[in-house]
Amino acid sequence: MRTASSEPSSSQRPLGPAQLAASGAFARALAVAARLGLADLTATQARTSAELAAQTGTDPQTLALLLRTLAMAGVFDIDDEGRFGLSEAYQPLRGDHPQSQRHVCILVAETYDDAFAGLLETVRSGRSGFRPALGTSLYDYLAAHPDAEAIFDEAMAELARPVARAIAARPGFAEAAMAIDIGGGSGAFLRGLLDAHPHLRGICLDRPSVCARAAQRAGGGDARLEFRAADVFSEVPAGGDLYLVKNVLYDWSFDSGLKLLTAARAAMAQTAAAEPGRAAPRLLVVEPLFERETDAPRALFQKVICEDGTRGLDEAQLRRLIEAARLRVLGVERLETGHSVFECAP
Ligand SMILES: C[S@@+](CC[C@H](N)C(=O)[O-])C[C@H]1O[C@@H](n2cnc3c(N)ncnc32)[C@H](O)[C@@H]1O
Repeated sequence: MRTASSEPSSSQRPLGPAQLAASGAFARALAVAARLGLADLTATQARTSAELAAQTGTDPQTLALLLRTLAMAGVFDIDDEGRFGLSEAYQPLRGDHPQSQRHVCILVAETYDDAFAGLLETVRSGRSGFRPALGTSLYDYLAAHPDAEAIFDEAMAELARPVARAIAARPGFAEAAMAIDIGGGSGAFLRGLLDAHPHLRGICLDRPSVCARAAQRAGGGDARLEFRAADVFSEVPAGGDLYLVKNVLYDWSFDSGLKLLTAARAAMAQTAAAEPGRAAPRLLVVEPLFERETDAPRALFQKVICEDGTRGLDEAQLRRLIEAARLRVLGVERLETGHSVFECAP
């Protein structure tokens, strides 16, 4: 028999079936709030729904419902005058927050949620749900939808900045002149390393549309950071002292990961052979590992969104992948961001 002390508090009580079924609507509401910039408008000053409707050019009645819905989820506090202020817990929804997750929220609640229409297919077949839901693979979909791709790149940048700070604090940068980030997105990770190490130059390799947008945003104003379009499964250039692979391998099957690491290894070997006196290049593989039962939602997520055969890697699997590409693991370190860093050499 349950005693009073073992009674779950309301915050521990599981959602009822209909509440859980409605959680997708809350997610979409959050994404709309993020798109409208409601967090930034209410961060320092609480505002009425009418004021916010005027500022965002939205329907006042409907916006009031959206704000109340999100207040129920804890996004906004409502004061005695009925004004909405951004709650403490949701400060990262602001675009200007140092750990902003504004674009992460839009990406997850829009494109990834659209892909979750393929979840039943994934559960039945074990294959990716992205293609059944959206007709193509994630990156081909993004290439065909510039708005979604811009959100994706910004989301990756938001997630990359804290990791860049943690990696930049590691030793080993003084000896490196050129860092090459393989699948580096819009360059936020590399940018963080370059800011911390002013002698360092970088090349960010990614798909053509991503590089074109990132270069355009930089406006040609950064001589130290080059965006270079490349298919990273076969084209990794020589000339780097430090090669980087961050949040990439966990998106792909073993075979695709092997191709990418083999291309990286070839580039490193070519660099070493071209200049025998030069310090051997190093590769840093920086990935979030999947090791606990509570990683199940993330692993399910990977299976739905990413390539067939993706399931999230634990330390032993990632080590096996790296060693299959004939790279040696020199050490493994856990960052406070939850990522693991595998330092590797050919
Ligand atoms: C999950 S994101 C990670 C981005 C970045 N490394 C970070 O951590 O912020 C994976 C990246 O791989 C890039 N990518 C996917 N397929 C690629 C390919 N064939 N060649 C080059 N880049 C690719 C995507 O465009 C995307 O930027």
